[in-house]
Amino acid sequence: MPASPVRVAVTGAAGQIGYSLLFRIASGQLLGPDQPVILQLLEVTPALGALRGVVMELEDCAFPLLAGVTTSDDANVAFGDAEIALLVGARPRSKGMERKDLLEANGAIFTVQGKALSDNAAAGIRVLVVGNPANTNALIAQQSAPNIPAERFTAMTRLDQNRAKAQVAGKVGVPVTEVRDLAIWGNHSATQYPDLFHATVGGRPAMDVIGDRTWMEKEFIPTVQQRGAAIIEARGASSAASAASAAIDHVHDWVLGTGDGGWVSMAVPSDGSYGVPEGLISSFPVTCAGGQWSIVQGLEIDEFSRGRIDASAAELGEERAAVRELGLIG
Ligand SMILES: NC(=O)c1ccc[n+]([C@@H]2O[C@H](COP(=O)([O-])OP(=O)(O)OC[C@H]3O[C@@H](n4cnc5c(N)ncnc54)[C@H](O)[C@@H]3O)[C@@H](O)[C@H]2O)c1
Ligand SMILES: O=C(O)C[C@H](O)C(=O)O
Repeated sequence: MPASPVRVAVTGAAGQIGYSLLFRIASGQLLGPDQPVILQLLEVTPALGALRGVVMELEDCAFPLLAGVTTSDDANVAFGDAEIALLVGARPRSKGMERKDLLEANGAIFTVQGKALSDNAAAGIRVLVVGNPANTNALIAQQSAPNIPAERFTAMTRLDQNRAKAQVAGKVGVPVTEVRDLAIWGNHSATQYPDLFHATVGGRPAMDVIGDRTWMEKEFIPTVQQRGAAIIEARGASSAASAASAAIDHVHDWVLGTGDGGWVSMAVPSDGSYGVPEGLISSFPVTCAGGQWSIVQGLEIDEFSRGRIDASAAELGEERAAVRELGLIG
């Protein structure tokens, strides 16, 4: 018997990321080739016309797994019985803006959507926040959703992980599949720390294979930290297809498990692991099984890594204080 469809809510569905994401969800890349889905799309009222066009295109793909599509400008409707919510809708930063500038502009969206999820989503709801500043927006939504377990709110750093893997694979000339256990720590921002000390390339310690600490410090880390800005500079718009691809990876692995694929990076509520203050939604290396994530424990953190993890956690603490000041969380 075919599985019953899973309701997947997507906000900002008529935006750039939405335009890549929806087609990949509907084709089975999010939840696997045997799982039908119903897309529940949320947009602001003025974008509903454009969203109608996207829905027409979804219909025109005749995806066998797409069991239905709904659209709404009301979060209470769009999140009804949803089991997965991808919170993409938010204003992207433009040239010269830092993510912090978006806190006030986008934060308010996530109080409303957190409450709407809490009131309307299915009991098993899992939430990925993509809209920036993603970590702190996830915190705002979580704090506005008293009926949803805190650990169901996550933010996306998988794009950073994928970028970091590609940089390493390019540097040493191996396929990306050879690069494993590459963790992103902290905030999805310029303070994030892509950690090569625990990564492997072809089963060997990545730093031994790379053999170039200066490259790691002076090129690799800044390139990954600044990749979003570099894409905005080059494209005149923020990353979209790669962001959608990372969102697919994040939810796929969370729901279906990481198996023997090694660690992945997810921003999840800290339990105090590795000295990251409890409650901050910070990126860690995690593994997933049975629909649950767990932070990889017992890693040795040297002084270099310690300083970078602490700096990114400090930035997340400042963002939390700022949204508290704005009255967006208690
Ligand atoms: N975490 C990451 O790695 C990552 C990567 C890339 C982009 N982003 C972020 O994702 C967000 C979306 O990017 P984009 O390029 O798709 O932007 P976009 O401007 O093309 O699309 C955003 C869409 O969200 C809609 N929207 C705005 N407020 C909304 C609300 N309250 N409810 C529902 N929809 C709403 C807009 O109408 C628009 O269609 C931005 O915040 C961007 O910075 C995050
Ligand atoms: O950097 C941005 O503002 C967009 C996005 O978060 C990215 O990393 O590409």
